[in-house]
Amino acid sequence: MDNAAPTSGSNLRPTDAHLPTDLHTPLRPDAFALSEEDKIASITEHFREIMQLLGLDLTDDSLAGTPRRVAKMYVQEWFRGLHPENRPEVRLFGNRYQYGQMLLERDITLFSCCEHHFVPIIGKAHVAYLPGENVVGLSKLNRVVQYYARRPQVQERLTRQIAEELKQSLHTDNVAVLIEADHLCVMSRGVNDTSSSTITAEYSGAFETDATLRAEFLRLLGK
Ligand SMILES: Nc1nc2c(ncn2[C@@H]2O[C@H](COP(=O)(O)OP(=O)(O)OP(=O)(O)O)[C@@H](O)[C@H]2O)c(=O)[nH]1
Ligand SMILES: [Zn+2]
Repeated sequence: MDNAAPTSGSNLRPTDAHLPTDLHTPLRPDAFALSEEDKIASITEHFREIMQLLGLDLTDDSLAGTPRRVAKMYVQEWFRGLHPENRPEVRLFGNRYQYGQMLLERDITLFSCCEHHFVPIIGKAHVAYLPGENVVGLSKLNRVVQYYARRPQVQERLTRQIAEELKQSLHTDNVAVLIEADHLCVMSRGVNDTSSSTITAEYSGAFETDATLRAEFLRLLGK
């Protein structure tokens, strides 16, 4: 990797260049020097080695394909949100119906990965905004959540990345994001607590300054 010649994707705008620096997911400058297929091939070899070090017999026909399965899962599914090409395009429509109240998209399925232990974070994201001149296609809110979730993450940064992306794409500061999630690193190892969960929230614009609006957001969520 260190000596890899930049090939496909080397002229891409870096991931998160549009976000404030403190919200960047830490990436190497050569993050996209390898093509997707070369990355999968290399991760396959490394994962094969991990399995062999664990003592597993990779000639077993159930295990033989696992290294490549894991490599494809990492690059194409779990961590697809690292690649700037997968950033969703958020198209706006004119607010012809003059809808002026909060729009809340609740219970967005959230599947992420703890960057400390590489095990799942599973939960729900709730996002709201106050429409002005424009409204957004609902599914784009889910897509923004998914893009930032599909990376190694900590929940605090994920929450703020989603809020910042929505502020920029919707051209408004009036945005709220609340995430409730279970961390498998807390549930299945270490402290082994299967009942605790983690809630994070980011309020900006009117959601930060107007306590009534924020209370309405939380009331709609049953909080
Ligand atoms: N703030 C924050 N911490 C997280 C998140 N996901 C996991 N962690 C924590 O990251 C910390 C890593 O701490 P370490 O002490 O280095 O790791 P560890 O020895 O495995 O810690 P234990 O989990 O307590 O066994 C743990 O306390 C995790 O619970 C997250 O999204 N946000
Ligand atoms: Zn963890």
